[in-house]
Amino acid sequence: MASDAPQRAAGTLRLDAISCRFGSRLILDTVSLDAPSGRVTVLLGPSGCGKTTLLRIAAGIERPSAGRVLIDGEEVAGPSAFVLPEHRRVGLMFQDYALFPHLTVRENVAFGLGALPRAERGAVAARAIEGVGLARLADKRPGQLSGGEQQRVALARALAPSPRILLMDEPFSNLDRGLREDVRSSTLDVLRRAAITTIVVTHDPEEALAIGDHLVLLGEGRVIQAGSAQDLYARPVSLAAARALSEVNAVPGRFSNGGLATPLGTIPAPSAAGAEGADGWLCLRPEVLRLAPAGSGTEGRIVAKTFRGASVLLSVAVKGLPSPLRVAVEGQAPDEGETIRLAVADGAGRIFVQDASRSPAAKD
Ligand SMILES: Nc1ncnc2c1ncn2[C@@H]1O[C@H](COP(=O)(O)OP(=O)(O)OP(=O)(O)O)[C@@H](O)[C@H]1O
Repeated sequence: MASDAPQRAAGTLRLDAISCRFGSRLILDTVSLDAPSGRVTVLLGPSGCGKTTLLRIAAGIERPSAGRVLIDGEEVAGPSAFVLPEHRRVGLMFQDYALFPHLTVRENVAFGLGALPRAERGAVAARAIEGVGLARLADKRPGQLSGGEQQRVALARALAPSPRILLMDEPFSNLDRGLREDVRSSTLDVLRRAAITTIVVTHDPEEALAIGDHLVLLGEGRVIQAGSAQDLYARPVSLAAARALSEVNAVPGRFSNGGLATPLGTIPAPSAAGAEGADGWLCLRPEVLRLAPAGSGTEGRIVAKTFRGASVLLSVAVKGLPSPLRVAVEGQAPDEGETIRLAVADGAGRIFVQDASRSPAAKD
């Protein structure tokens, strides 16, 4: 399995202005992305936004209506070429693993090695199986393995032919919550060792942040934002982008005199955050809202209280805000119906975005 990968450069994948129509529906609208070589790129977006379709286009299972796919600089789909999936040197791993139940682990992994001389297949499959730590289970059938082990067989099978690019569609979604994190981190170990250019599709923001070197946020068939996980978390381009990565409280306001004037007071904002007089949002991740001592902060009333184990989640109604703020409190928390005071702490969880649709120029 990809044992020779560290010696040669990892593959490159470029999607250039890909559009895809099914009948009259535009599913993908001029989507472009460059997957960094040897790294993990995550396609994140809600169900139905076109992630799987994009992956299928990269693999060659689906043809784009417009745009080009380039692997190692060669056009494999586009106006001048269409290379069949089996000739793209792309590995695919499906959500349900698609293992053959009647074949052993060894036979499943060797299945995709038809291009190799028969004598080599066994050794290459054995290396791939060893690479995912399953050597002792090589003669078992999928039905005799746990979900996590089956996932590793699928990974070994996808990597065995030493593809240039690995495409994974929701590779962890079939696993129990408890198992998912372990399998995720062992998968990442294998991918890093193989140094293979990988694209992973997920709808789970926590997973995207945990595994992605590069994140591409998709919404309704378009790229909303692309960058590192840290970038997207700290500097979302819109309220939708902020919400795609984690829960946020969205507080409306207007940029004025170096700050955003909101019902929680005027919060100092960097000058690039929004033009003077423009409408915007203060996006607050729950960790930056705190209970404040009497005489400081903004008054609010607790309208709901949910126990979450290590913390308590309070829903706090604040005058001037259309919906309650959600505030995570550790330790002793006040009760429903009580009046409290809230403060906005400094920190990365405090984000400003200008909102063109709410700015005065965009109104009637
Ligand atoms: N072959 C097809 N013919 C017609 N419509 C299709 C076809 N394949 C996908 N679609 C539609 O395209 C849209 C995007 O589907 P896609 O599977 O790419 O989304 P997704 O983001 O991967 O969603 P999920 O996370 O639910 O898998 C959906 O509305 C889907 O019904």
